[in-house]
Amino acid sequence: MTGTVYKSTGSWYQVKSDEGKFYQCRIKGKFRIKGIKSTNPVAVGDRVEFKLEDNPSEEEETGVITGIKDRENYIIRRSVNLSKQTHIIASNIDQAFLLVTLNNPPTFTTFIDRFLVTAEAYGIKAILLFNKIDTYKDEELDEVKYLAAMYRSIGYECLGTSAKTGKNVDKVKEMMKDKTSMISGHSGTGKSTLINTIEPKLDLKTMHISEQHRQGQHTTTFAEMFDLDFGARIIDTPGIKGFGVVDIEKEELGDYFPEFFERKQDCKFNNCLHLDEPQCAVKEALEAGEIPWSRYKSYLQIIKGEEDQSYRIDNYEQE
Ligand SMILES: Nc1nc2c(ncn2[C@@H]2O[C@H](COP(=O)(O)OP(=O)(O)OP(=O)(O)O)[C@@H](O)[C@H]2O)c(=O)[nH]1
Ligand SMILES: [Zn+2]
Repeated sequence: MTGTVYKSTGSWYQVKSDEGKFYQCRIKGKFRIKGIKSTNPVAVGDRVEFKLEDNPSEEEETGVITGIKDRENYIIRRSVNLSKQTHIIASNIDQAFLLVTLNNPPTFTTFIDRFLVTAEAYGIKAILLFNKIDTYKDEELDEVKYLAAMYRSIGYECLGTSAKTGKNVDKVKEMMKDKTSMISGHSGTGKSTLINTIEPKLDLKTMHISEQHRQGQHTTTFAEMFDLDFGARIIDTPGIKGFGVVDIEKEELGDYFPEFFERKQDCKFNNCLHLDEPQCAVKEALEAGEIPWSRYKSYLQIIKGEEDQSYRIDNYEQE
């Protein structure tokens, strides 16, 4: 049978067959995939082949995963104790929404750009949701419009939303239909509120708390996939605000800024890093106002290996 992995808790995998039935499945023996040094051979989102076990005595039908199909993409986390190994958080993700708020909490463009770069590197479509639009005054609305226009000009879809009043939530649902989505953003930007507005019965926050309560404090939280009523799937990655880590070589970083990439062929040197090289098409476009300075600033920050301070911003004022 063929199915999709919805949850993994280490030794058991919850697999939903293409016919729509859930089975608890295991992996037998040494199940390793060539080329990937991962602590978990099977991840949430994986398309797998499995066969049912003969265990008439047991009430629940269980299965054994016999194969895994090629992944369209996957996001990883470095394993804590085994330095060379990685942990695959989830796979086959169609799109990732980033919730952006201007000041409660602040989401800086450097954070947005890092998110977009990572999405490009992983091969995942990224969409920006400017949330809490109901709280903005004219000036802030202008800033949202400016940012949205800028990111749209690069090719990213942007939408102003209010998880609270429901504004444009129907559009978000439309975008999510028949797809597997992730929802990211700083703490307090409204991820849980948005999900609750979309599907009230799926109360992720309470689910996480009860799970923690059951398992105790020091547990690894696992990614999990959920079906939504209107034919969409979301992958919830508790405790992971962004995308996990990805190592990007200096030489390839510019390729993940689409507006840099499209100009790269006009740089004098084909290995141009767009720093101090002469006749750099990216810097020329920057001077001409065709590339926003904020994007170049993010590029410099990443290429110099600087930590993004805005990653640490996890505080916001409660109303
Ligand atoms: N006015 C307004 N408030 C919102 C909106 N979305 C969320 N909030 C409020 O912002 C606060 C944080 O929202 P959450 O949904 O808990 O944010 P979160 O991103 O899930 O936060 P973490 O669980 O910490 O990652 C809550 O008080 C929400 O009621 C919105 O669109 N408009
Ligand atoms: Zn260049």
